Amino acid sequence: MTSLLNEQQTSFIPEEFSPIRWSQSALELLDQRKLPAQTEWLRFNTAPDVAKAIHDMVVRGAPAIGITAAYGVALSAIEHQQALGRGDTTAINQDIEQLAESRPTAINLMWALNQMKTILAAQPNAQVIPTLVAEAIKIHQQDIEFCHSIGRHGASLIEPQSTVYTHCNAGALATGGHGTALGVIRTAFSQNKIAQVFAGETRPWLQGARLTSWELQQAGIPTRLVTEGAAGHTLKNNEVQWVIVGADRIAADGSVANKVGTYNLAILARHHHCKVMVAAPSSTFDLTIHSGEDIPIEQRAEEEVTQLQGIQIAPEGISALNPSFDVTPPELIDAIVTEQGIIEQPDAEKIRRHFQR
Ligand SMILES: CSC[C@@H](O)[C@@H](O)C(=O)COP(=O)(O)O
Repeated sequence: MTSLLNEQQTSFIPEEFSPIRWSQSALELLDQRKLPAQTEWLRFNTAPDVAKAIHDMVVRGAPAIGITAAYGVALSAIEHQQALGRGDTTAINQDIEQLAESRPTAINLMWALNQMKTILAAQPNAQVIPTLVAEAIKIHQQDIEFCHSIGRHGASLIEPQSTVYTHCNAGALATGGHGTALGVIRTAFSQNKIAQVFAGETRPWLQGARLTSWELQQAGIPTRLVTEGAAGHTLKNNEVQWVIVGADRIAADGSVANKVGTYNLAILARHHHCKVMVAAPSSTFDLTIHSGEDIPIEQRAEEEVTQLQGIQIAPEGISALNPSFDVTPPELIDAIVTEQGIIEQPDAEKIRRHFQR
């Protein structure tokens, strides 16, 4: 089935740590639901299984979801090679739809799917398969490079001996590798600029407690985990110079959708004279959306709030609200850092100019 692929296209396993691997024409994902207790890789051969893995949080984090979806399209083309040979792309387009619906807020997902769709539309025959695989690998490889650039730009804003606070996980696990917010922290740490990181635990999926603490511990970066409720106390009683977070979607006016709780932190940061940095690749910008109000916010199952890792903690029958993201307005953000540079005090005009260069 995959004889069209050359050796370079059958596998891409990045040299540095990545939660995503393309291995012998199949997709492998590190199951992030099991971390840090277990390191288990799952193997995928079909796009619907990949869409389910994205929805179920096997893989999460906006750039990582985009990369995964791109490989999902490559898998779909491989599976439907015969139909593709007849110029029939119906099944692949249905798979793309399903991948697009797996998580609604992270625009990187739609961005990656659009890249793949354009290639498929230009060459709707079996010869497109190697091009699709090569594109997914390119998106993966490029994301790692972009994270290193984001790291360098973001670190240039950080003074030596800084204490920073991060939320959720915008690390290697949430990207192709290295991370966006954690990319900045990793790079700044390598320049001896980071004295201490506070990581918010991030209910209900505990990305801060399970993933960020794990990544930072492995990198040898001094980290203290704090509960969400302790954020105000922590910013009040410690000299924290920067809150550094990632993003799932950034509107044309600089409004940032990111893990729910980011907005709270930005308000607290302003009160405590602490700056807020958002680190994200340009694929996180949705310039078709003019303001944060238009960003779709994913609502997840109530059980994620009423239960803790499968154990009921709230009374049976209680109703819960579970928005997965919130929107921070640009006036609470001091800098947005992309692979292309820094947008200080972001607004629509500065964002427009950033991408015109
Ligand atoms: C580089 S990851 C940026 C964001 O995707 C991240 O901060 C975040 O909110 C992740 O949410 P998640 O629900 O874990 O996918």
